[in-house]
Amino acid sequence: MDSIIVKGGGELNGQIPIAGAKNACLTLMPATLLSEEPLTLTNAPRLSDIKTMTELLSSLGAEVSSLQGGKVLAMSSHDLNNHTAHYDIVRKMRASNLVLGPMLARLGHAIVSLPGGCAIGARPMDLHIHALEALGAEIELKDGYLHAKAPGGLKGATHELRFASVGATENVVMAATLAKGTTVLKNAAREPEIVDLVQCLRKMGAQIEGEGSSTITIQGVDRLGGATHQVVTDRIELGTYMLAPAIAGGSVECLGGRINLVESFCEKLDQCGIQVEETEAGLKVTRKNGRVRAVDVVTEVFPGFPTDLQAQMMALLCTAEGTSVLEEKIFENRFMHAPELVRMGADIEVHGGHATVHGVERLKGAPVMATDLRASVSLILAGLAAEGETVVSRVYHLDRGYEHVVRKLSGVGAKVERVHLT
Ligand SMILES: CC(=O)N[C@H]1[C@@H](OP(=O)(O)OP(=O)(O)OC[C@H]2O[C@@H](n3ccc(=O)[nH]c3=O)[C@H](O)[C@@H]2O)O[C@H](CO)[C@@H](O)[C@@H]1O
Ligand SMILES: C=C(OP(=O)(O)O)C(=O)O
Repeated sequence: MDSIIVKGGGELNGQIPIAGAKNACLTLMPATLLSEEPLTLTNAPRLSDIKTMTELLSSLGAEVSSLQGGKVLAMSSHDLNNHTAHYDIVRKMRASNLVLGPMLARLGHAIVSLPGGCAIGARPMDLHIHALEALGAEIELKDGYLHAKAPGGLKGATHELRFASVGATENVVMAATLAKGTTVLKNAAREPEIVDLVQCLRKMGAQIEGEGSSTITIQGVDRLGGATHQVVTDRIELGTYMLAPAIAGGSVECLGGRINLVESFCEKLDQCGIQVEETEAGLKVTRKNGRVRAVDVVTEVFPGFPTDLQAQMMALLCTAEGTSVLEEKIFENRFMHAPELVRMGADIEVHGGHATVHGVERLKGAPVMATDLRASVSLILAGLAAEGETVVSRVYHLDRGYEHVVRKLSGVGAKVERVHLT
């Protein structure tokens, strides 16, 4: 199993290119199931999750070709010959559930394994199910699989989500593009990845309005065509690399970054005393001498502070001057990085959905274990400024969401290497 070794200490300076968004690509790929014509995605990230989605779509009969070293995905779903998304693939990744809406809309039936819970929380599917039922689907849970059908086709309806779930919004928007009549989805999620999905669906011929607001209106059409679409910048990878100089010191320009993707996060960096500047090519982050200031952070749906940056922000706050409270409001079990950071000398108490971080002057390198994707990278970030060597094990989690992490961090002067330890 691979580990990442970080030798902390030096400042970081230079540029880091930011990839296309994992979470956008994982919803854009299943959109291919809605059409017989080809869908091509450019600026795709090179990640294991993208391979898993490729495997899943291929198992359903779609053709997915990875071109230009994986940066371009050329997909075609002319002949779908299977309507079952098997447990063996779905269990690897929550986002597999995003084939449900498109298959139901295109084929009138779908059998999709329940993705199940994962380390960060229970993550049920009730919001997806209720919303698709509102469009006329009949859904039953049998033997761990959701059996969904819409014998008379899906019909547009007005539905309000109990919570602005990203995945449920994506599933419903995709399903509604081919439903008869108008669907009005209220309390829809507003994340940039949803805006990106809608922009792609519109290129395919869908009639949708309101993306980026909490009411999305979809006028169903008979069929969708093909399109070429560029995946939006990964705001979570962006925020992660913006934290690297914030933690280690120095100045790093994140190429492709835009303020509107990370506004609430930048407000917190500003309160900590970290400077963020918009440049022609992206966002430049600079940390001057001295300790950062403590801040309180509450994770919220977009445009609030993203839960997917909470672990990385905690890594910064471990060495801040003063006490910070982080409140996690999206997932019920997303502080698993805290005990690992404590192994590095951090002073953190977790009580339910709150973590209180008393800033210490310096962290010390230690052997630590990655428990999930964002926890993994938070430990690498913490290691950048820690005294001595940090060895992060179980880094396969990292491969789900960060391409070339060692290359990107080494490129700005970090001492990071990946090793295979037996
Ligand atoms: C592939 C992808 O895009 N993943 C992102 C997506 O996950 P995902 O789409 O799974 O996140 P949701 O917005 O659906 O989940 C948010 C909360 O709603 C709950 N919930 C969700 C669905 C449901 O039917 N019932 C229910 O109770 C979840 O358990 C969680 O507590 O948005 C999350 C929140 O920004 C991010 O952390 C993930 O990185
Ligand atoms: C939680 C995440 O991903 P997923 O929804 O795919 O588990 C994430 O990207 O941080």
